[in-house]
Amino acid sequence: MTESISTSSLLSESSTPPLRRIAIAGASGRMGRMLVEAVREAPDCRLAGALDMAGSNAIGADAAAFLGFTSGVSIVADLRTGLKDAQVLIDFTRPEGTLAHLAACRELGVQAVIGTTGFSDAQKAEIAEIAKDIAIMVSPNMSVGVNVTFKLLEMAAKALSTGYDIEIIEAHHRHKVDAPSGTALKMGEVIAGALGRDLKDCAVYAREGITGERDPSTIGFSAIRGGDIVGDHTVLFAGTGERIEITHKSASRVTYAQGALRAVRFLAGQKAGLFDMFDVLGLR
Ligand SMILES: NC(=O)C1=CN([C@@H]2O[C@H](COP(=O)(O)OP(=O)(O)OC[C@H]3O[C@@H](n4cnc5c(N)ncnc54)[C@H](OP(=O)(O)O)[C@@H]3O)[C@@H](O)[C@H]2O)C=CC1
Ligand SMILES: O=C(O)C1=N[C@H](C(=O)O)C[C@H](O)C1
Repeated sequence: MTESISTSSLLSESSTPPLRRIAIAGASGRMGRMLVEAVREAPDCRLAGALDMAGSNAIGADAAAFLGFTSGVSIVADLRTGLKDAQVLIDFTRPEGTLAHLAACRELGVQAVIGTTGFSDAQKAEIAEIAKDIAIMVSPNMSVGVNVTFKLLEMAAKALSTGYDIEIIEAHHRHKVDAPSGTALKMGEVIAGALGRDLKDCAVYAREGITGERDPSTIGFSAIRGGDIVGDHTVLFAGTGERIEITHKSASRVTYAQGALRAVRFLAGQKAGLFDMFDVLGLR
């Protein structure tokens, strides 16, 4: 009898995923709000903190007020207050904000899932340094579809390595502040890597005036900004007599938020280190 009770209690404990206490930076932003909603709906996650910039109208408001709910978590500007109850921070803000948040995460032993784009090389090196002390997952795009697209591009670039001009075209909403998108740059890195090139040496980010003929070794980028486009990316392999286009289109930010929660669950087993969505999705 005793044995059977303890067995069933062990079973129910092991089948319940551990609760993850999550803080969200940029809580009133487009992704921040999407994440507040996703955390609210995930049975294994709990909102444990919400951050925004000092001076933001959102400071002091309940993080879920925009949904018509009360979460009991107020949006604060003070990093220590916002992180004190959290195991992991999800950050979709701006590079300078993310770096400040990561410094606090390192101090407090809080893990981080970073979706922010637009980091400089120096800022990326800083993140790698911090990841020696805490577990960090950083990815310019957390949708499963985009990460599978990276893999397709690797294969396509290898198979189309000569005779095809490569152009990356992305389109985003009018509020986006960085260009090309982090995803487009990552696509360029994946393709350049597959071709044995360094993107720094072969990227062409703008064309105007008398540009001369296209250099076949280059990878061109074009960025469109307008309206409420969530995020479209096309890689064009233009040959003679044919062209191949690999396109991903996001119709909702939900996929990014769900990807971020997958990353949160993945990090639960990690002590320190720098990871990306290939690690989270088992695509490496
Ligand atoms: N990896 C991925 O899958 C995705 C990445 N992104 C990236 O996420 C980032 C945010 O995108 P989005 O939500 O659309 O942007 P928003 O502008 O809607 O939200 C950004 C949030 O961060 C806050 N913020 C701005 N600057 C700072 C700072 N220096 N320190 C702290 N907080 C700051 C803003 O506050 P305030 O409003 O007061 O300025 C706002 O709450 C971008 O870099 C974007 O490219 C977006 C979607 C998917
Ligand atoms: O700013 C956005 O919106 C997006 N940013 C990311 C990027 O820069 O690649 C991801 C997605 O495209 C949406």
